[in-house]
Amino acid sequence: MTGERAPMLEACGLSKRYGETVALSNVDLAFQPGSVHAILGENGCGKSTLVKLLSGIVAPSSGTIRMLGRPVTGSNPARIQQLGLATVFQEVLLAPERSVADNIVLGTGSAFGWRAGRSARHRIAAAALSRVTSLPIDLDAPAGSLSLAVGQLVVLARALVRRPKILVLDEVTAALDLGDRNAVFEMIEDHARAGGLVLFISHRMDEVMRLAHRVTVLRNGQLVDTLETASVSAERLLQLMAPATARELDHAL
Ligand SMILES: Nc1ncnc2c1ncn2[C@@H]1O[C@H](COP(=O)(O)OP(=O)(O)OP(=O)(O)O)[C@@H](O)[C@H]1O
Repeated sequence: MTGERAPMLEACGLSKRYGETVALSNVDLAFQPGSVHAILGENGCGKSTLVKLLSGIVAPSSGTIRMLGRPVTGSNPARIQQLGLATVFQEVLLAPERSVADNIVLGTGSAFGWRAGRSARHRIAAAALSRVTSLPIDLDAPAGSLSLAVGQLVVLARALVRRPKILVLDEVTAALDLGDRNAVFEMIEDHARAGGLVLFISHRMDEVMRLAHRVTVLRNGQLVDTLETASVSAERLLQLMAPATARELDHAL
């Protein structure tokens, strides 16, 4: 990652309430181009809420979001996607009757070949898949017949086919074996090297320490800190995520 540039994505005073529950409270964040930025926190700290807000899936109760220099607060997911942000969730959502190739190009419009012939669709799908796996995947197989891991790779390929500038990956490695996990890590590193932004949500500290340039810790819906990964230990991050648990662990050792 090079020095500070204009942020690719920015949240300012972002809050989300669900009735009495404050899922996210007054969060300020700036995500730099050419970087992998991890979001860490215990269950219920607000990670998914942040992802949903940035992706346009839910609207904030207050605060603003800017993407690539434009205000996008309240924009719907289709608009956010069109502007260059793709989100991949842990849940694998595919059209089960459609082929792998169709699922990858689905909804991309004529520019990427949805209206193109079968061989063009295959070429596009194969190129996207090759960025996340070296497994030979049958492009004609119905998506409903895929294992969870292969389904996750297909969903990742579907995000890449749109050539997003910003990739938001929410716990996408959970179902993957080591080989595919490494291929996905390479794709993430390539994306950042090419000047893109990857927002990486994972509860796996080893992945965060390996991949992320910066890490933001959330606790109880609040931003605790944003740190350079190179200058912070996993132990310190654990302490920031859950001070009580870290103290208990310390006593137990
Ligand atoms: N639709 C909703 N309605 C009511 N409360 C919600 C809703 N979505 C999230 N919450 C609450 O907001 C808080 C933050 O939830 P969120 O899912 O963002 O956390 P998280 O860090 O992603 O957790 P996990 O790792 O378990 O997915 C939690 O207390 C959760 O119960």
